[in-house]
Amino acid sequence: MTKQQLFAQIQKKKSFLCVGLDTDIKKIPEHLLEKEDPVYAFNKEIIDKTAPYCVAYKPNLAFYESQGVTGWLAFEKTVAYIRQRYPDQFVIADAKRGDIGNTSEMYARTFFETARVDAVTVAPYMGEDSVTPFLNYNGKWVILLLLTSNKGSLDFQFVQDQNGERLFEKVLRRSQAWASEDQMMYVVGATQGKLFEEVRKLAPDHFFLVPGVGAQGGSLEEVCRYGMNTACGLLVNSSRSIIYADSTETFAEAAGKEARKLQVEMAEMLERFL
Ligand SMILES: O=c1ccn([C@@H]2O[C@H](COP(=O)(O)O)[C@@H](O)[C@H]2O)c(=O)[nH]1
Repeated sequence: MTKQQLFAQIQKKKSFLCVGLDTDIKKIPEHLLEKEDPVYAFNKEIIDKTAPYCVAYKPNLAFYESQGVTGWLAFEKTVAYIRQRYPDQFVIADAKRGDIGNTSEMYARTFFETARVDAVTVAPYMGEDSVTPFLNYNGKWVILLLLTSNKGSLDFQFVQDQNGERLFEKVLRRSQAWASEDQMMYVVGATQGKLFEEVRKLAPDHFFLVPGVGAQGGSLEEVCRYGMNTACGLLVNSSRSIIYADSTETFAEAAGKEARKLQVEMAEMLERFL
């Protein structure tokens, strides 16, 4: 999917919501545990009820890989289900990969050829040759971890060099030479608030994947005020607050309602800030 196609979906749906499929077998409603693949059964219902209100899905690989082969199959089936039923949705594998070149090539093959997602999250710590193998796929995206939403983001991401340049600024400046804004996005946590203004100045045209709205308490208004650009430039993720809105048989309806609430807020933000 191109940047223009993604923006077209955002305009059509008046939404830049990404639903996070962080499906924990221990948290899914009991009645689904009788199914052959409970995680997949849960995801399908969540997807059917939230698809009208979002433009992207983000399965986080930790939740699938923790279940071994069964979990990986649930992940692949979930991606295939979205592809088949909702082909306009942007699918992100939140895998946070990156390694020496030949290993990154295998990661890229895993996510872009085997699982056929649109984008994969990549850690920049190992540098350019750990990222470029993911960029050899036309129409596929790298989403580089830049300013994360957690407390630990303070440990390294703000460390300054002798010229006062902070690590996240260095990552942003250097990585923009590796790919254009048609192939690279950045993770910027919603909890970073006003810093969006600075990051947006340094990357005016890139999309940001923004986790941290919902369970982590980030402000959607602040993200939009400081982070939106003329093509929206934001994919805001929420996982737990949507998929675990209710733990009974009506879980999917409740997820749909939460997604709809966020979509309504997003429509208002697009009116105000686009
Ligand atoms: O900086 C980051 C990078 C990734 N994440 C991931 O996003 C979701 C957030 O889930 P919530 O339940 O909405 O808090 C989850 O998969 C994280 O691993 C992040 O939160 N922050």
